[in-house]
Amino acid sequence: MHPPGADTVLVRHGDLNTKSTPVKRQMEGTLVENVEALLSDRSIPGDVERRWNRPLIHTTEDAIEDATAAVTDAFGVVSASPCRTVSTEKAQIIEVLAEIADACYDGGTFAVDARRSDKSLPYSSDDLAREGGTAIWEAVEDDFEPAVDLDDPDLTFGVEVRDESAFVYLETVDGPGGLPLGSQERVVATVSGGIDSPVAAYEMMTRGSPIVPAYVSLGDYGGIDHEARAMETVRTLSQYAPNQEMQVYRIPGGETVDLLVSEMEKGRMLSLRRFFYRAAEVLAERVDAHGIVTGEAVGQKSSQTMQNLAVTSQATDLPVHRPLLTRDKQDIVAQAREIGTFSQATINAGCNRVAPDMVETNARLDRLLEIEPDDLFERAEEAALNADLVEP
Ligand SMILES: Nc1ncnc2c1ncn2[C@@H]1O[C@H](COP(=O)(O)OP(=O)(O)OP(=O)(O)O)[C@@H](O)[C@H]1O
Repeated sequence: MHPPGADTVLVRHGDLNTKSTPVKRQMEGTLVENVEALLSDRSIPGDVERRWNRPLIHTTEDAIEDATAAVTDAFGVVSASPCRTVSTEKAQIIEVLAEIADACYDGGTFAVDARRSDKSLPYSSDDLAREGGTAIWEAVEDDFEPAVDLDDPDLTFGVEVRDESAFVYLETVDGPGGLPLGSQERVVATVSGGIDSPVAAYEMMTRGSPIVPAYVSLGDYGGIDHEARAMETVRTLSQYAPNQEMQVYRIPGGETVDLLVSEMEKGRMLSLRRFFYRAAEVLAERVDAHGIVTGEAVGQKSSQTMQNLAVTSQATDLPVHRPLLTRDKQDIVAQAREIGTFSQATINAGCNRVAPDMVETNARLDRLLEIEPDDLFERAEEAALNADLVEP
């Protein structure tokens, strides 16, 4: 809920504050560009003002909720509040708090959460909270029985006094946190379109790394639905990053999958992963990326035991990043729903159909090398060089 007359979104970031001043300045610039791109992509009117510590979006009251939703999709944003802007004079702030209470308070407990960045102001945060609370109480006591609860209020009146303005708000919407997208190096994200890999790619994006999506087509074991699902999830991810290239590298893997299925039983899935990683490494060189991302989590599948992860990781010299490594499936599913990649993730195709009856859980590299095709890596390298770029 926004206060009447709200026309500004106050944006808060977090991890940027761990940076030196020049790095933080640069990252704030990247954040502002990303927010501008999100607003423009969603046709939301608004000008982004680059302010130290608290970027602002100036918009209209009609667009304020959409602007808040858009900015809380930007990586690096910890939270945002749709605000009414007031002068820093205490009397003005208190008057506006009473006015907002009159319009928005609907019974229940309330609190005032007041902060000020300028310690030279002639009043303290406590003064604002106390006097603001009294004004709110007086504004509503004829119609309600107000009560103050500082620990768990039904409604919080937020006030932040910063530079020449004060911002009054009723809601703080969480963003993904992390760092602005584009502030770190690129990584190749292997996406199957299943539940896990899009969440893993998203997690890397929260740390500022743009992703280069790579999908390995599995021939008859994948099929049109499998590929369509992968494309759909990348399309969803690209909505969080409208100013980044997000075309998918489609790596042909059908013939290799057929070969692995006909020649290998145990260990087949590990060799397939090794094919993925080696292909991803070659692609990474092509696109100047510096790591490979997968949706693997310890023990979630037989190919994801610690021993198996160690063996598959040796297919590449690049680091294999597994942001979901320690996450529970339930938690990953909940996140997939939240970011919008889940609904497209429910068809039965892909690696599940390649899996043999007898799975390997304790792989050893020397034993696997004896049974996997000698030319596995040449195949991966050739496939990566033959990858085509597909609009998701
Ligand atoms: N066809 C594919 N193309 C590209 N990457 C893939 C493909 N299949 C799997 N991967 C990558 O390998 C990882 C492990 O795949 P696997 O199917 O074993 O696990 P998963 O946990 O079910 O992952 P997902 O839910 O993403 O399919 C995936 O998370 C993804 O990063």
